[in-house]
Order: sequence, then C-alpha cells, then structure tokens
Amino acid sequence: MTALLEVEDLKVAYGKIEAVKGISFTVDAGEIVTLIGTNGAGKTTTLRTLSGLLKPAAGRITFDGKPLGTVPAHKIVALGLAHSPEGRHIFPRLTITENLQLGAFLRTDKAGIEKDIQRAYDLFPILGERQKQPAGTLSGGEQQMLAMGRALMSQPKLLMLDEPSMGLSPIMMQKIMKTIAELKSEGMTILLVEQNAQAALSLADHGHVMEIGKIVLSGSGQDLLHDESVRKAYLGED
Ligand SMILES: Nc1ncnc2c1ncn2[C@@H]1O[C@H](COP(=O)(O)OP(=O)(O)OP(=O)(O)O)[C@@H](O)[C@H]1O
Repeated sequence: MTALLEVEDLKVAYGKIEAVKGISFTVDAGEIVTLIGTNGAGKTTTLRTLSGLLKPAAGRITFDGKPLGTVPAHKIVALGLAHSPEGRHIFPRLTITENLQLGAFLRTDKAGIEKDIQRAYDLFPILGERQKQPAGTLSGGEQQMLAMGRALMSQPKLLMLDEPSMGLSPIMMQKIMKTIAELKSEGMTILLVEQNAQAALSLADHGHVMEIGKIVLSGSGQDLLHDESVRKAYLGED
C-alpha cells in the first residue's frame, strides 16, 4: 500500500536558519501519526510546509500520489489536506457558524455544508449551543474545538493538528484527545503535533521524536511511550 502522505528528506529554512534538516516519514490512510519534541524542534515548520505556507528548500512531499512541493496553499486544501494551526486563528468577531462556513470556502454543495456544520455541533455540542455568538467569546479549549471543526469543513483526507492541547485545562485536553480518537475511529487520517507527548503517543499508531530539525527516534506510539529516553526527556521521568 502506498502512503497517503510521504515526506522524503524535507529541508526548510528561514533565510539562513535551517529549521528542518532533512526529515522523512509517512502517514498511511486511517492512522494517527504524531511528531513530538521540544520547542523549536521544527514541528510547526513541518506542518506549515505541508500545507503550502512555507516552501521546502529541498526534499519531496507526495500527498495522495501527487507531488506538493510548489502547490499553493488553497490548492493543497482542495487536494484534501487541512491544517488546524497552532494558536487556533479563529475569527473572533464572526459567529461560530460563520467560522465553520469559512472552512468550507472551496465547497459549493450547500446541503452538504449544512450537514457538516451539524456534524461539527454533534462532535462539539458547545459549538451548537453557542452557534450565533462571536467566536471570540469562546474559552481557549472551545476555540480549539472550533479550529478543529473548521478544518474538518473542507472534508479533508488528512487532518493536521498543531498543538491542539496547548494551554488547555486537563479536562478540556481529555475532551480534545477523545475527539481525535473518535475521528480516527470514523476513518480520518491525522498528523498530530503535540508537546504533550504522553497524550499524543497514547493515541498514535506511529510517532517521531524531533530535535533541532531532525527526527532522532521513530516507533509505534506504544513503543515510544515505553522508551526510556523518551520517558526521561518528554514524560518528566528521572
Ligand atoms: N518565522 C520564522 N523566522 C525565523 N525563524 C523561525 C521562524 N519560525 C520558526 N523559526 C525557527 O525555526 C525553528 C523551528 O521552529 P518551529 O516553530 O517549527 O518549532 P516547533 O517544534 O514547532 O516548536 P514550537 O512548539 O515552539 O512551535 C526554531 O529555531 C525557530 O526559532
């Protein structure tokens, strides 16, 4: 089986600073793959490159059989790759419904869009309860739910989530992680970037540990969760 996403020897630089120094990994349809690692490891840069916001300096990205390297961001969404960015970037003055509609900007099937908005409300009932309110009134965790719901509105084949648990209370974090597991059980493919290694590895089929622009360790989520070096460096164990 060919992978849904294949990243080969990807390098990305900001001017002279090489933030991603030649990484390779794949994501198969239906699996959760996670990138973990400390601040500045290059995880966000990787996702931003996959979604077309940054151009690779070298390497190959193949998504659903097509090369992505120079495809612009809006066309990448159309190909089926959606990105829920770090820091959420919702539109605070627009209502929750309007934020969700924006996620469907490439679609013209009104009935389908309406159905998917209802599905976002089923997935995150709080969004349905407050659908007419400005999104800026939502709590941090609820805004994260909206960002995920909005990314799903493009009907992606691959959903990329950047730090969905950042700044959330433990209860809110559990809710978000539960929803990620639910999406996977419905067949969604997910590339998850997380600082919370415990939560991410518990959910993931495969994980990659990034340090200063490189992948230094790869394995199944469970193997990495029990790896001594990962436990010391990322799970706070002595
Ligand atoms: N716009 C930018 N201009 C210059 N350097 C940048 C820029 N964005 C990120 N970097 C640098 O690139 C490196 C990788 O950053 P990146 O944000 O991808 O890491 P990360 O693993 O996602 O960490 P974090 O969790 O803190 O976002 C860091 O050294 C960072 O300072």
